Amino acid sequence: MQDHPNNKNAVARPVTVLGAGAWGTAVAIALAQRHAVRLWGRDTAAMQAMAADGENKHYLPGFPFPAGLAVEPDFDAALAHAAGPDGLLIAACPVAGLRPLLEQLKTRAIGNLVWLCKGFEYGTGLLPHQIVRQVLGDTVPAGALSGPSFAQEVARGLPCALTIASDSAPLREAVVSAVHGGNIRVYGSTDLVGVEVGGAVKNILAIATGVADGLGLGLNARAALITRGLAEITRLGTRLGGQVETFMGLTGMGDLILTCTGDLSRNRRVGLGLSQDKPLDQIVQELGHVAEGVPCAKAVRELAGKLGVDMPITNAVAGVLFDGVPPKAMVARLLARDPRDEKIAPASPN
Ligand SMILES: NC(=O)C1=CN([C@@H]2O[C@H](COP(=O)(O)OP(=O)(O)OC[C@H]3O[C@@H](n4cnc5c(N)ncnc54)[C@H](O)[C@@H]3O)[C@@H](O)[C@H]2O)C=CC1
Ligand SMILES: O=C(CO)COP(=O)(O)O
Repeated sequence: MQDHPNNKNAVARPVTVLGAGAWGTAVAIALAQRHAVRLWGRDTAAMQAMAADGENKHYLPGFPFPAGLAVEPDFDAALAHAAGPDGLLIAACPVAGLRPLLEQLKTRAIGNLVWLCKGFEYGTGLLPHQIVRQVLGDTVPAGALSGPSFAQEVARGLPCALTIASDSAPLREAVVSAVHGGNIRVYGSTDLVGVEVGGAVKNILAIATGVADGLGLGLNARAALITRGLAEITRLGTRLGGQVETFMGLTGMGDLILTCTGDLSRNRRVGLGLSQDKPLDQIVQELGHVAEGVPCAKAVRELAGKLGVDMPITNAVAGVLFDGVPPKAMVARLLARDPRDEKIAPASPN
């Protein structure tokens, strides 16, 4: 174990990461500098290949595993590693995989549970913390770790700042003590709704910005989309009970700026592909990773429609993704909307 610079409360903990995509692997690599980490993924053959290669060649190539990181293809053994009260269990799957994963955890001992996924569940319109409560109840200390954080940069050890959102003060303290330090800063929040709405909706707005940039609409248009996108996040988020200040923070504005402007973003790359009139299936296949903004656009369009929350950019993105609206027509429709005051958060359309 190395020292824990910048974290006087650091405690070495057994950590298990469930989900071996780009983000789960990057988090496992980063935490393995200070903790004994087990990395599990649902594809046993892929996990065996990862163990042999000492690297996740499919989802995060070029980042050899450090000594503190062990691949664990066996689910029970992976859970047992972090089952004690000091243990940290990190669910690193996409939103679509969270409920099935939690179902597998229902009868198991869990010390502390953290999830990393960003989105609303399609079909139910639930946020991840609501899925966790539905499946596991309130008995497990649990929270969402979110914020502007491209996997490749975290795996390289570059600086980043994250937020742990949870109702449980001991959980927040456990995550800060485990993750804060060195080049990672971790802030605490009790606003689970605000943190999760920001992380979910920014992915849809990154698709919109990718479309605009791909069409060559310029930096003014990009800034306008990001700013009015933040208004959409805030409008939906406050309607669901989130706090305005959360949307101005790391998991709101911070992650929105990163994902809309950084070419490492998969969601932004979906938008760039759409701007070239590529079919969505082809874009997703070429990407080889999840782009949460795609299912999320459908989920948020439905949810906002039910709640009467005005989300024109989200609706425009969903129109391109699912209704065959050409990207140029999407932009024309947005520009053709009636003028209005620059309000951020009226909860209903006006
Ligand atoms: N990559 C990044 O930089 C960051 C990603 N996230 C979030 O973390 C979550 C996971 O993203 P990545 O690991 O980057 O995705 P990825 O596409 O690199 O990997 C996805 C992983 O989940 C598995 N998977 C795919 N569909 C699944 C399903 N329906 N059920 C269970 N497992 C499934 C795949 O086998 C793979 O191991 C997403 O919600 C993403 O928004 C959050 C912060 C940063
Ligand atoms: O959430 C992310 C960065 O914070 C990753 O965004 P993408 O899924 O668009 O790559």
